[in-house]
Amino acid sequence: MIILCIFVALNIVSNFVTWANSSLINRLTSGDRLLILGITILLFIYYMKLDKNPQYAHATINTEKKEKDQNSNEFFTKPKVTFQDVAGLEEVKEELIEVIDFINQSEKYKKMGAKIPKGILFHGPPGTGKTLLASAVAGETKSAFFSASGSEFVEKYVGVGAKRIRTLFEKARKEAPSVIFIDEIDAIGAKRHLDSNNEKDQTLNQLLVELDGFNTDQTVVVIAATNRIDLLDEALLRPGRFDRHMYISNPNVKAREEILKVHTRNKPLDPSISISDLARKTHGMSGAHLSNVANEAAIIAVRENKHIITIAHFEQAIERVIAGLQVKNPTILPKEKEVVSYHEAGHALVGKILRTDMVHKVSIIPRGQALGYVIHMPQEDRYVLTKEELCDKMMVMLGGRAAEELIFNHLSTGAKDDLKKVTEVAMQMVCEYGMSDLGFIYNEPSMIRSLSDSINQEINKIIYECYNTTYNYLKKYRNELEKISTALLARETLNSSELDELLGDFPPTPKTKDEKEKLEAV
Ligand SMILES: Nc1ncnc2c1ncn2[C@@H]1O[C@H](COP(=O)(O)OP(=O)(O)OP(=O)(O)O)[C@@H](O)[C@H]1O
Ligand SMILES: [Zn+2]
Repeated sequence: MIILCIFVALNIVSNFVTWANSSLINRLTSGDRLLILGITILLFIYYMKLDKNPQYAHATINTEKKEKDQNSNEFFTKPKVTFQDVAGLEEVKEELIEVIDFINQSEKYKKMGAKIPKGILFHGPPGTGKTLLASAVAGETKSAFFSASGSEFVEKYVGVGAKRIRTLFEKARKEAPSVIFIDEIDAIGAKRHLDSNNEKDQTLNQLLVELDGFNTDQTVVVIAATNRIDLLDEALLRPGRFDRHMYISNPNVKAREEILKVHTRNKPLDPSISISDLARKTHGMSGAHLSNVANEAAIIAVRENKHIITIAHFEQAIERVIAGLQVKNPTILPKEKEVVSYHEAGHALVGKILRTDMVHKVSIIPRGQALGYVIHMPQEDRYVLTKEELCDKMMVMLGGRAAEELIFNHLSTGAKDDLKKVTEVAMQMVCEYGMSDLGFIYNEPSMIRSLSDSINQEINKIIYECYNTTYNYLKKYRNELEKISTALLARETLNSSELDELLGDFPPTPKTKDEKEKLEAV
């Protein structure tokens, strides 16, 4: 290696000298030439030293060691997080207190012949604190925390998934009390008939064997997490295995307030900031989003050289988390910008007409992959929606495409995301909520592999009906649509009060039943 380097370096130096001789020689004095040669030699020596530097060599050994350790599962942590760091989720924490007590005072339970609750399954949407809760269980009991992800057994360790499960449990028993956390359990625990894969089946079988083989003397608790409980194999959910299911939901307004408090407790906030106001403005966000918002707000404040975080920083952070990063110097043709302005105006106007969630902001500044966006701000958490409310939501989503068709009489690619969401809602209405002419049948979503013709027809029918009504609304209120689009082209962004100012008393509040019918007629 060294000989090769010397050879290459000498070659470079000699080439350089030849080149310098031929082109620059007339301009360089002999002193300059000596200097260049000296620098080249110094650089060469520096490079050779780096190659032999013990720190560099050490770094290579270290990475290898880490890989080895991971293969034999020697990694576990002793988390410092406790239930105080997990905001909201009171019912779940209450249930887990029993498990914690079992780990902390296992003797008491063993004397009574009580068996340790072996498997706990957290299920619910992403970013709601499942991993955080699992590590808090370990933190509260000072247990060793082994964390693995279902996908890594089948992706990273092909051929060794089953072996890895075995060693993971062995090590956890040795370090007991311990908590094993398996995230994305669906990657190994999906229903076996859904996608048959030998590697995955072997891993799952080994997991079942380990769960069954637990001995009550061992204080090892296994917690698994998934966003898709419906996909899991029944065998995993049977009593004695993952038999305690806990739903970890997206936070409601009260929980959002608690989570924001946790994530702002070490941050210098402007005293005028109301956390409960912020909680209302972050409807639909998960715990992970909220921690992101708090962090982004702090970063924005630092960027502006401020010593405290103000509400304006939070507003920017919320927008960034909802809509993605603002694209600097976008290259959009003026014609495209006009199309986007009508598209976004369509969403905003239909939202106003139907009095759905308040339009907080409408903008044609590109963010993330979107060329424009509308931020709606629901006033309250809703858990049950009627068929009419679902249709209203779909109409707001279809407002963009309908506006484009009305004004330009063409279809563009800009409505892809809207159509995806609309189709999802319509599909749920047909297959899950019994809101179509197909009747009250419930179709398991994972079982609908290819949609049957009748389901497809129903979905299409619902979307078309909504679309036609939306189109007619925009036709009726075309003046307002043009007003918003023109203002957007001039100002790029309109907030809710600017929108109100622009539209005046719109839509007028009907005073009589007749007036209401006239307003709603399309
Ligand atoms: N209830 C909560 N209280 C405080 N912080 C939370 C809460 N929920 C989520 N967070 C924050 O969000 C981050 C991500 O949450 P976590 O990884 O636990 O979610 P998850 O449900 O495991 O997500 P996924 O399903 O994507 O794996 C946490 O590290 C924490 O900062
Ligand atoms: Zn859209």
